[in-house]
Order: sequence, then structure tokens, then C-alpha cells
Amino acid sequence: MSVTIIDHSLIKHKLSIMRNKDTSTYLFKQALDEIAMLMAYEVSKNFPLKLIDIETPVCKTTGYELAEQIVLVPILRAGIGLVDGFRTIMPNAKIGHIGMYRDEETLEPHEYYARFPKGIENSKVIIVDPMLATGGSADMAIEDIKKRGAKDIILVCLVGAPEGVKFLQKKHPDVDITLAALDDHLNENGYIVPGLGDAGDRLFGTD
Ligand SMILES: O=P(O)(O)OC[C@H]1O[C@H](OP(=O)(O)OP(=O)(O)O)[C@H](O)[C@@H]1O
Ligand SMILES: O=c1cc[nH]c(=O)[nH]1
Ligand SMILES: [Mg+2]
Repeated sequence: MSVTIIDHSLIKHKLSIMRNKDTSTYLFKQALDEIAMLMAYEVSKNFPLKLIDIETPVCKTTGYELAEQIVLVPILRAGIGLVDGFRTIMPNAKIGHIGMYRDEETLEPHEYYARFPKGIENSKVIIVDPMLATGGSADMAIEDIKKRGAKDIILVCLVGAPEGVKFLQKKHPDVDITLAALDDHLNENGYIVPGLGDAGDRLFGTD
């Protein structure tokens, strides 16, 4: 299992806008859209390809096509914020949805919705969620998706805490993780420090 922290000046700039508590819902979503596109570009750069025959206006030649169907799975609610950016780069991706909330006291995740496209067992599944805190929500999502037969799963989060990364590395050594930033720690309420607060609330204006 690999953990990749993307080192990119534009991502650092835009993530700082998202971290700022005075950033509006509108600008928060805009920065998230832009970061999602950059992350989609980064995580897909070595996706497997198959050779195809094509004909240019000049001659016959060999081209490429992505070898696998991509299934993008946002963890609701906040994961929805990464979908537009990923779909801009990967317009043929199918979308699965998994609804999850964290109990604010126990920090235990609860799944309340799941719907996936057919063929997930032969697809490359990209789970997206802005926040990886204890790792409980991502773990539950990965477990559910594995039960449905998926074998090729990656997890893409904006901000991760070392606690959650360690937990997932142990439980799912086969799932590669990509982050835009690895933060310092979790506080006593299970929030990432310095983090960006509650991603879902900031994205949907529900705080
Ligand atoms: O790693 P964990 O400790 O499980 O925490 C991370 C989860 O918390 C947030 O969701 P939240 O429960 O706030 O739901 P929301 O997206 O509906 O706001 C976030 O989007 C992750 O799904
Ligand atoms: O810091 C955190 C931790 C979990 N979920 C969030 O939205 N933010
Ligand atoms: Mg939330």
C-alpha cells in the first residue's frame, strides 16, 4: 500500500483558501472543484491502458484507451464536493454513492445509503472524501465496496490525519491513499488539526 501526498503549488494555494475560516461557501466549493481536477490528473497518470487501432487523417496507427471502467464513489455528504472536478477530467466515470455520518460523540461511522453501478467488481474504484480523520468512515466504505466484489480500490482525500492513515494502512494494505496534505493530529473532538473544520458543513452551508 502506498500513501502519496501530492506536492503541487496550486493545490497548496487553493487548500489554504479552503482552510481559512473566513472563506465563503461559494469560494470553498470553487477551490474544491479546482483541487479535485488537479488530484484527478495526478492519481490517473499511471492508470492502465490498452492499445487500440485508430486512423488519423494521415494513416492507420495505434492509440490508447483506458483499460478499466472507472467508478467514482463519493462518501456523502462531503465527498460530493469532489465529484464535479473528477468528472471534468474523467467524463466516462460511473458514479456510486455511499452515505455515511460520524456519530459526534463516539466518532463511529454509520452507513445510511449505498448505491453502485453494475460491474464494480471489474472496475477501478476511486473513493473520494475531503477528510480522513480517524479513518472509520473510509474503512466502512472500503469494506462495503470490497463485499460487492471490487478488487481495485484507491482512496483520494484532501486532508488526512496520521491516525487515520495508520489505521487504514493496517486494515487495507491493498488500498493506495492519495492526499493533498497530511496534517498534524486529531483533536479531542476528532477534528483534524489544523484541518479546515467540518467539510460537509462548509461545503453545504449547514453550520
Ligand atoms: O475519518 P472519520 O473519523 O470517519 O471522519 C471523516 C468523515 O467525517 C466527515 O463526514 P461527516 O461524518 O461529517 O458527514 P458529512 O459529510 O455528512 O458532513 C468527512 O467527510 C468524512 O466522511
Ligand atoms: O476535521 C474533520 C474531521 C472529520 N470530518 C470533517 O469534516 N472534518
Ligand atoms: Mg460533516
